[in-house]
Amino acid sequence: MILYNARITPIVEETQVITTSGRMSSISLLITNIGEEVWYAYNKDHPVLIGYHYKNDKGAVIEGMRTKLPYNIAPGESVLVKCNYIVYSKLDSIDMEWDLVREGDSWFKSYGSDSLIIGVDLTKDSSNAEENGVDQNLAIVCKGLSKKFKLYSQNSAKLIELFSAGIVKKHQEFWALKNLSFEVKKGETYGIIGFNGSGKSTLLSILAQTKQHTQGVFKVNGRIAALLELGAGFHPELTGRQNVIYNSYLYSIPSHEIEKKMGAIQEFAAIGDFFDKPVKSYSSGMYVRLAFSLAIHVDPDVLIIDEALAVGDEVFQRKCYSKFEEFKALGKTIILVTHDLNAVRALCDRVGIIYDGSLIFEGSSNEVVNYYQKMSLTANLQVAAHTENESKELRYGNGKAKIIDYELKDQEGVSTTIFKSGEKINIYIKAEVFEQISSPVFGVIIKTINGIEVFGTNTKILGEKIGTVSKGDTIITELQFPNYLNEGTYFLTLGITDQSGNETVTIDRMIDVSFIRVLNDIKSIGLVNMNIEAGIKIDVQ
Ligand SMILES: Nc1ncnc2c1ncn2[C@@H]1O[C@H](COP(=O)(O)OP(=O)(O)OP(=O)(O)O)[C@@H](O)[C@H]1O
Repeated sequence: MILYNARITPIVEETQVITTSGRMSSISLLITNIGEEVWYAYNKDHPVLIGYHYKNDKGAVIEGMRTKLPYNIAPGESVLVKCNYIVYSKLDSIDMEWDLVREGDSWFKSYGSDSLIIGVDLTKDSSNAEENGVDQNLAIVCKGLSKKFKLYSQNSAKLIELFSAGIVKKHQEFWALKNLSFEVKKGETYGIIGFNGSGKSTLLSILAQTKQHTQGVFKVNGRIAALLELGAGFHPELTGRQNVIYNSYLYSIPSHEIEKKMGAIQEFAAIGDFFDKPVKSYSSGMYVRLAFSLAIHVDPDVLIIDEALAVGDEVFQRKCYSKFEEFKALGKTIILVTHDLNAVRALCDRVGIIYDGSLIFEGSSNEVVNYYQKMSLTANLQVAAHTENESKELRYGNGKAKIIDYELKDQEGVSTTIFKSGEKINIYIKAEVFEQISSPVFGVIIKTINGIEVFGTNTKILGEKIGTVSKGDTIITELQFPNYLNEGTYFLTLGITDQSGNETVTIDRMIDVSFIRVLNDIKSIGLVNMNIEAGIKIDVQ
């Protein structure tokens, strides 16, 4: 028996009995390299395989399967291997042994202390949603899903923990997902949006079973194909073609079947000769082409896409989007994580926002994207205020008066920050006076995201004289103007100035206090909506 200094841990930690009915789906194993030297899970000369076999009640081996590990792992590192081979058996239960062998060594020689035995009970079907009371119309059900990561300050801390068999704790806990519950109906395209680091990819990895959740339950009805982070699932040394075969094991597709689809996979990926070159030589775009092509050709019921399309060129993106439409028409379920809110609006039936590991808002794509845009701009403002405060004030003035309230309203007087091009914008400003001012001027400035002033006006320009105000007075001003801005996002600055002398003195100025989102039915280019009726004369001679 060859010892590879590696430890196999089943992801099913509580119990080692897995129930299924004829179909053994997705047993995940965590292989940890506990050796002092780098242990090559895959190496050109000595590829190390992980495999299983199962035996009948008389102990005879009925079937075995082996596959190469896709990664090299260093001491203390772990690699998660998901095996979802289909097991057909007339037996009520089988014992499966998992072990590590080196190619060339006898399969059966490798029984020994590194093997892990998992009892598989074939009498019940844990993947049968109906028996578990899961609505068959649902593609995905998540209840109270949470994920905890262990954070180590150094690699050695991880090793110390491993060697102490859990007695010494050297990590900090970090909950990347917190009690997440949601459902996706079959045939729905469900978008997941959220700020960087909010937990989107973690959630998708759990659904695709490449990461293990810590708490809660989830169920995916049907075969999943997932395009997760770039690099996942492909071995860099293997060619595109070999990686397709390698991945077919993970999708439970016999290699002869994937061979039949090889031509179609190659054609859709359209990466030319690179299909037969190691994927380590691929550009990120080529990588995504291959990964997407593979994912759609394994006939998934649920397709999970994590931001991956952003790396493809526009022609390929278009091809993928039309594939999405085809998938939707076939009644398949798509889960899409992206920062491209236009794609979310265009493709998704429903959308959820993940914020700091929790699902905070869910609804129709328009409703959720609008909410998210407000949320992200507000968050940006808060971040800006925080960083600005450290260097310079985001608000300044001589303090003789202060703006105590403000509101943006549409032409019907409804409070909003979203305006249509051509409609009127109303800005309400309320200020309290702390010292006498002879002639205060109230003004607004609208800027683009990168700070270009697009428009500004004030009570003086508009011919309104406020007159002298005294301590304790409250001044309310409403400025109204038509909105000729083009579609986009703008920032609003409010101010009170004293322009009675030669110089303009700032009394109170609140920079980028709110955003204005402008929508425009008629598209045009640039910052301004000229509101023209185009007259076009074309004469081709
Ligand atoms: N293996 C890990 N160990 C420790 N922390 C992790 C690990 N993987 C992810 N995290 C943390 O979990 C949180 C969620 O990460 P995740 O990648 O799911 O976010 P995301 O919403 O997909 O972000 P982005 O939009 O930037 O892709 C982050 O704080 C991240 O640092």
